[in-house]
Amino acid sequence: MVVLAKGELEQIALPAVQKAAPPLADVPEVDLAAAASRGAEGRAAAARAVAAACQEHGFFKVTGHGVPLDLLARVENAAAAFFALQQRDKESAMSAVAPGSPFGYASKRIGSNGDLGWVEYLLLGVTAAGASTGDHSADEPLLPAPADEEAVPSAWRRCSFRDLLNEYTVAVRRMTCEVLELMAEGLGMEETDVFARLVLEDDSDSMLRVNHYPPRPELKHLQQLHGGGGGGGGGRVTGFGEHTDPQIISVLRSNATSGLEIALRDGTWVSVPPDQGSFFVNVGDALQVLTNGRFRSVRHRVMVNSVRSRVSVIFFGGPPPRETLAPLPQLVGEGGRSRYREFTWREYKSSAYRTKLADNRLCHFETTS
Ligand SMILES: C=C1C[C@]23C[C@@]1(O)CC[C@H]2[C@@]12CC[C@H](O)[C@@](C)(C(=O)O1)[C@H]2[C@@H]3C(=O)O
Ligand SMILES: O=C(O)CCC(=O)C(=O)O
Ligand SMILES: [Fe+2]
Repeated sequence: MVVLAKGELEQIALPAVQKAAPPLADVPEVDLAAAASRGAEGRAAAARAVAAACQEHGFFKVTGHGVPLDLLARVENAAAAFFALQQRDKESAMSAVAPGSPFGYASKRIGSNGDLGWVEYLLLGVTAAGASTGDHSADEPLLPAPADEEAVPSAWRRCSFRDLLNEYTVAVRRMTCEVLELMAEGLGMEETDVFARLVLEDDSDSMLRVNHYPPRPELKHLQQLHGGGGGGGGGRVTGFGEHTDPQIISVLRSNATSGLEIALRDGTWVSVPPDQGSFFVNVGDALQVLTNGRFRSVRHRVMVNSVRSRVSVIFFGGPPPRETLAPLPQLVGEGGRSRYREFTWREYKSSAYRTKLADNRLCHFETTS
């Protein structure tokens, strides 16, 4: 591990983007509860809307999701309490709970290929039962007792973060599979569990990530200097640099702080107004492959807010490492061209984890016409 002297990391220039992105005017939205209550017609309409959003943006919002709002609030409070701990407590707690790269707690370094962002995070593997792994001894608390009890926020003392994340993962994975079924229906697939079953397999390679983007108050001053309100001026710091997610699907929930931006088909960036009661879905690289490019793996990034912290939790639904991925024959069509060669998820992951965040990870798997 590279150890930097105190303050040294702060001096490393973070990749900043200068122009503020305008908000995405019509975020595509699907209401799962409404779809379920309106019979076959309602469901078919929701499936069509989901497929259209995945084709156009690779991104949409889910409402009526059935995940209790109080669970979302409890996870958010516990995450905020965890990130408020002393640096050494966060590091030692997570090295005990989630040992080994890429899992555990980290700050500013994203992946192991030199990417930096104004973010600290937890990355946990997800087991077959839908629970976040790392709990080698089920009775052990997630975190060891912090050095200074008084410094620990009371919200943190009252709950077990690990249990909460497990409860959250189970609920979100269930909802993710409903969404994956709608995607398959929207594509006209006969087997509507063709995507969901991959995420439900015993050895599915799914993950949970909890990100915290502390505010950068000095940005406010810079933004005012360059035209005010953060509109078009300088003073933007990258929290999480632009990238696509490798997995099948990512399901994100954040607090009410802005920051998430997505790239549209023409490459322009738009910001996504936060909505703490809803989830946002990203199509990942693996789903772009399975759909032969019909669904778009969305490029996205997070910009840091000047006054408020952003806390986000993302469930990444991935297939088992042994799974062979290739465009589904029904989506290639007779005489059609398969845009990607066949590969295993293990092969893709090991190639992807050698790349930098912003790299195009799918180009190595494209077929030449
Ligand atoms: C720079 C990197 C971080 C990442 C692994 C990679 O080499 C390229 C993909 C990155 C990403 C993006 C989505 C998820 O946050 C993530 C956990 C994943 O599966 O792929 C991260 C990886 C990471 O943070 O380790
Ligand atoms: O934190 C966020 O809002 C998004 C982060 C992200 O894209 C990721 O962790 O892959
Ligand atoms: Fe992402």
